[in-house]
Amino acid sequence: MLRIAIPNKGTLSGPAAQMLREAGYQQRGDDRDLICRDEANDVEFFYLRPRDIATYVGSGDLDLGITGRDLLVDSASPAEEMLDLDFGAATFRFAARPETVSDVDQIAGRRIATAYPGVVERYLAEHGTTASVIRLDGAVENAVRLGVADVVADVVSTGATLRQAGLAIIGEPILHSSAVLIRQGEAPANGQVDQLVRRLHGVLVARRYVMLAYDVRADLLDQATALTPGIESPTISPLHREGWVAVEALVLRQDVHRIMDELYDVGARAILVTVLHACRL
Ligand SMILES: Nc1ncnc2c1ncn2[C@@H]1O[C@H](COP(=O)(O)OP(=O)(O)OP(=O)(O)O)[C@@H](O)[C@H]1O
Ligand SMILES: O=P(O)(O)OC[C@H]1O[C@H](OP(=O)(O)OP(=O)(O)O)[C@H](O)[C@@H]1O
Ligand SMILES: [Mg+2]
Repeated sequence: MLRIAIPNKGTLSGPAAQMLREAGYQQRGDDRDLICRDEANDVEFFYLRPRDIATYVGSGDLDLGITGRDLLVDSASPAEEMLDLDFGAATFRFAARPETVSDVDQIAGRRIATAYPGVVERYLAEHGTTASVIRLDGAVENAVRLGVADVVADVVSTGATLRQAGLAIIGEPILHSSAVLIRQGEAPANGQVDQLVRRLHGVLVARRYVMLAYDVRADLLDQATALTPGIESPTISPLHREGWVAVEALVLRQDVHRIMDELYDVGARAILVTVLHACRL
């Protein structure tokens, strides 16, 4: 039975369970359950703190896990990223009072408060800088106000928490994070793992793409399909109406309205968009 770690609480918990449901896996019925056995798929899900997931997977005690890239880096566990799951996006950044520290060059020798000491130590080592890292559990933005630190290093999503604490971002993001599927570094090939990755990839494609269908005169087909090349190739079917064809192709959801406008200008008609529920490419 495949054993998979997923977040029991926090930002990543709901979207991770939702993605697995869309991929056809059973999820817990109650938010307090810590285990869910999906007999039909021969998978057991363990609900764990996202911060601990890389540890369980890196040690080989669990086969796979879903966690944040920043938490994976912070753990320094021998687990590796297999697939970016495209949710839980956040940047990891330095911030400080603008009148004290306003540039990354001024970080050397300062006190940096963070709940992610591994990420900060890695940054310092890569930049040949030394500073004193103060590990806190959370709400690190308060550390500057309370005199415990000069700089904070934390997850930034909207930036509202930093602004409220009178802190300004310093420099470029230390890390771009999002939810990722992880496995142990030297894990051998496994058909069940491959199947899960294919299913999750199918969910990502179904979320990113829509199916576009339209009718167009055969002599305009090349112009139209240049706008909708599809992933492999567009499907072309004859229409009963002489000289016309029907086209079907996947297009990126974010581009669909622009493509519909351009197809209309080329002469395509009956342009329809269909949402995908699942797919295997
Ligand atoms: N707005 C956000 N705040 C915190 N973490 C976020 C946010 N957006 C994405 N994440 C990601 O979620 C993961 C942290 O999840 P975790 O459950 O530890 O913290 P949390 O969502 O803040 O919950 P908690 O209430 O326990 O602090 C990290 O990978 C982080 O990058
Ligand atoms: O940029 P924002 O949209 O404001 O979000 C980022 C903030 O949210 C998280 O804090 P959380 O509420 O999880 O508290 P914590 O620090 O105790 O984890 C994170 O640690 C930042 O403080
Ligand atoms: Mg938090």
